[in-house]
Amino acid sequence: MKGDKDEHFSEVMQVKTACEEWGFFQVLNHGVDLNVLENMEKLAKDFFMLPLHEKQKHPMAPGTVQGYGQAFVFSENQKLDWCNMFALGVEPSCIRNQNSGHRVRLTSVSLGLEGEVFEEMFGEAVQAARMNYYPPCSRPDLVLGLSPHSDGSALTVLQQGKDSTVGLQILKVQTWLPVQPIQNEFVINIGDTLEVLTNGKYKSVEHRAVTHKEKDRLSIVTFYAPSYKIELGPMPELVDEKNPCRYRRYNHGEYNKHYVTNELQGKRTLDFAKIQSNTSN
Ligand SMILES: O=C(O)CCC(=O)C(=O)O
Ligand SMILES: [Fe+2]
Repeated sequence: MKGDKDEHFSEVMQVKTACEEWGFFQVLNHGVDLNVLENMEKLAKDFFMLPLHEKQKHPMAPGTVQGYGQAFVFSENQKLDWCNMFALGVEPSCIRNQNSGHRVRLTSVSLGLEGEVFEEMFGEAVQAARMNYYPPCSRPDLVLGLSPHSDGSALTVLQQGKDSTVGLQILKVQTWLPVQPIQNEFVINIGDTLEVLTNGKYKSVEHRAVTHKEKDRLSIVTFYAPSYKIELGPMPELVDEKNPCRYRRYNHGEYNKHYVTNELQGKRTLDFAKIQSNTSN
């Protein structure tokens, strides 16, 4: 029993360090059935290999990121990313949801809060999945797979396709660092919602995807976020004289709308919530 407790404590501490210093971590031995992951990957790959007219039967609806197409494109002058996307809502009962639930509980414990605090606050949590397919690109030096951005979610779970090349990069001290894919394991990152709730103690990290000259790449991304109905802002426990309130309260549905109707531009979307007198981070 003591062993279990020690293990749990060490896991919580690792999550705390990763969240404070990186905003990203990889989860090994996550317990999700590998068949489920393989099936998802196969379904996604099969979909992207369909002829264009078949894929276009499920077009991305304007002003949303749901369906097939390229999200976050708003002008003809915009430089396009080298990426095909297909996004959809996921049933709350989905097995991966349970996994995100576990991670979000660990995250709240690592902040010294009750494990269920975020889940209770989130109401009927939104779980959305996006599949990104990056075909080989003859000029990876000129074209990005996915422009720099932070995620609007609370937590994001990323699964990378089998034999994936390095594609994901995260920004750390103004340097883009590659995230080495580990087969069958998840990459988790903090999204804007957790940055706001923790009053900036945990930060959403800017990341992007690069392309490869010869190899294609698939990523399956699950965004775990609060219900669009809830109002949120920094948790009072994490605001004090030393850490004055950095973000205003807002409705998460409005934040989501703001997020999906703007270009991906680093962490610019979070300006929506920042209290302007305090924009140092
Ligand atoms: O493909 C990747 O590795 C990154 C995907 C991503 O950041 C996203 O879909 O938000
Ligand atoms: Fe992302």
